[in-house]
Amino acid sequence: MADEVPSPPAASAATAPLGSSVISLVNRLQDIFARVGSQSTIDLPQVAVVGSQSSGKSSVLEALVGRDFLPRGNDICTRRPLVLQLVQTKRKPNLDNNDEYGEFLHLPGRKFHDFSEIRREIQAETDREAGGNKGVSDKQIRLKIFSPNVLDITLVDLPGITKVPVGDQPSDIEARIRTMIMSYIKTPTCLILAVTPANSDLANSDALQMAGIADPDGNRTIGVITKLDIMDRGTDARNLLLGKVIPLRLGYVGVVNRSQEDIQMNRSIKDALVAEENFFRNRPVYNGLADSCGVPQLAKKLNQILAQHIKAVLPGLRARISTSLVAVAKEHASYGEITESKAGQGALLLNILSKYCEAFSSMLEGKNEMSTSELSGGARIHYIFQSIFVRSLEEVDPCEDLTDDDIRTAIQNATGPKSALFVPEVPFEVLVRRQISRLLDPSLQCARFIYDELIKISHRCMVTELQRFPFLRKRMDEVIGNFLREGLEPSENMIAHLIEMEMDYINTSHPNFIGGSKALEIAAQQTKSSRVAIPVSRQKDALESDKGSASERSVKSRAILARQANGVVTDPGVRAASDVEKIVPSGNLYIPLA
Ligand SMILES: Nc1nc2c(ncn2[C@@H]2O[C@H](COP(=O)(O)OP(=O)(O)OP(=O)(O)O)[C@@H](O)[C@H]2O)c(=O)[nH]1
Repeated sequence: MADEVPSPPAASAATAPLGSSVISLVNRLQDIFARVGSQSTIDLPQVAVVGSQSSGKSSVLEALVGRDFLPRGNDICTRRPLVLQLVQTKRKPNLDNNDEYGEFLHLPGRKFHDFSEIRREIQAETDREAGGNKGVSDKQIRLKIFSPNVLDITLVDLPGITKVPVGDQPSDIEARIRTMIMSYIKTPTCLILAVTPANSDLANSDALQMAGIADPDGNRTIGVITKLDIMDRGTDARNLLLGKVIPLRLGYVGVVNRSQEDIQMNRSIKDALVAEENFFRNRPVYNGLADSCGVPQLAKKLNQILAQHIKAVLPGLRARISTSLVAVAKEHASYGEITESKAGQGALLLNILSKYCEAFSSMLEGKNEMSTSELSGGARIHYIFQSIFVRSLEEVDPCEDLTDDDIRTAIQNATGPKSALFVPEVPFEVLVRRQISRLLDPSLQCARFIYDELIKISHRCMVTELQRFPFLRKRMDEVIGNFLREGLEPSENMIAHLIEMEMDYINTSHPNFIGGSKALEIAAQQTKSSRVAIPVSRQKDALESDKGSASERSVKSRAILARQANGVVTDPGVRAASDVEKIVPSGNLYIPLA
């Protein structure tokens, strides 16, 4: 190796022009997919750095970039995946710090020239998502580093595999981190940088174990051995680097990063690279392993393998992008014309709104209903009125909580010290009013069912153009929801008023009041034929078995009242029908039995 101070890795690595062009092509694709959010549909080539906690992953990444910018330490540091895109810029004659800067996807347009500020932003953004107490999240942070000293590579720094939960970490932290790592390295387009510290047993390496599962053929796994400088005295990593312990098709690279003490003493990466070079030069055991030693070699190897890898996956990638392009173009065409002018946009909006109104009315009127498996739209509203509402009214028992004793007591209270000869109106109205008020709840419930159904119709109301404008769709849902909600309140008031009106004036002159009760006819017939009145309880039973409309039931209630009242003023057991006819006033309170 040369004696002079080594440049940061990229500068010393010879990049093949073709390799560089395919990598920058993929970088451009990464940018586009990150912006349109379709990363999940097409997997682009990238390098994921995996390993157990504190194995030195972030240190390797920093050394590759040649700058201090990642949170590092003996504790858990990487708590969210960091997608790091290195972009090689043209070297200017008078190089100054302005040539190197970072940009976060979540802070577009803001250039970070101070790399310690980048570290602070990574920490802050990690805390924002994963909390400040060692929590871990799988939401990515995307960072681009522009520098003339880097190679075009996309690297993903992943949280280290940890066994024992600390801080806010859940009890299954190991399984979660493994799943997160696996989601990156399982894709065939991902190169795996499996980082293992030299001071631990390679056979126990979490990184190699996971890489073995994701890439059993070893076609895309590069082994990285860190911490060569702190191996046990008398041991070395020669056999590890030669692949004699665990063979790897793409081989191993050994590196010496800065120790925690170096970091605390602000030792620069440049100095660390010099120290690394000296380390390998001064240890004869690593002679002849120039290709497998040092960060610059790792950068070169990575770049070459990535370029080859991209060339291998490019044809398949091209086919996938073409297929997606056709599908997207088709979807785009289905949205109709793109209008730039304000007037054109207004017309388009009006068109969408009127189509929406038409679709809503069609659903209500049943023109759109194609489903044969379930009722929907207007048919469902009809069903709510005709079946659900009517049934709930029928379930209202007119005689519920109305015992013979209640009736007698009400009549006696109304007549005071006198015996009641005729059925007084006041207790009748009090009792009937109470029963009528029972109709309020099912009626209000019906209104709410109809409201829910209208909301459902508004959600199902599909206008193709609306798919293109998700914000408009959301806003329309809000406006329609508010509109329907505003309509529900007066409807409920109106229902309450109608019930109150029914309670306020008991219309005994209504034709339904005197007709329609089968039970009354039965009662009349029985009393006539036997000349013997029916005991109160039997009359009530007959009425209860006679299911009819609400008004019929109201008639029944009044009939029961009248007859029970009769039971009070005469002999409670049996009574002649002629007596009944005599005491019942016609046309006002009770039924002419004849
Ligand atoms: N002596 C020495 N120390 C190293 C080496 N590589 C890393 N370290 C130290 O090991 C500690 C952990 O390094 P990191 O780079 O933060 O490890 P990591 O794998 O990214 O850690 P997490 O992201 O928390 O999983 C730091 O204190 C580094 O200074 C090395 O080659 N030699």
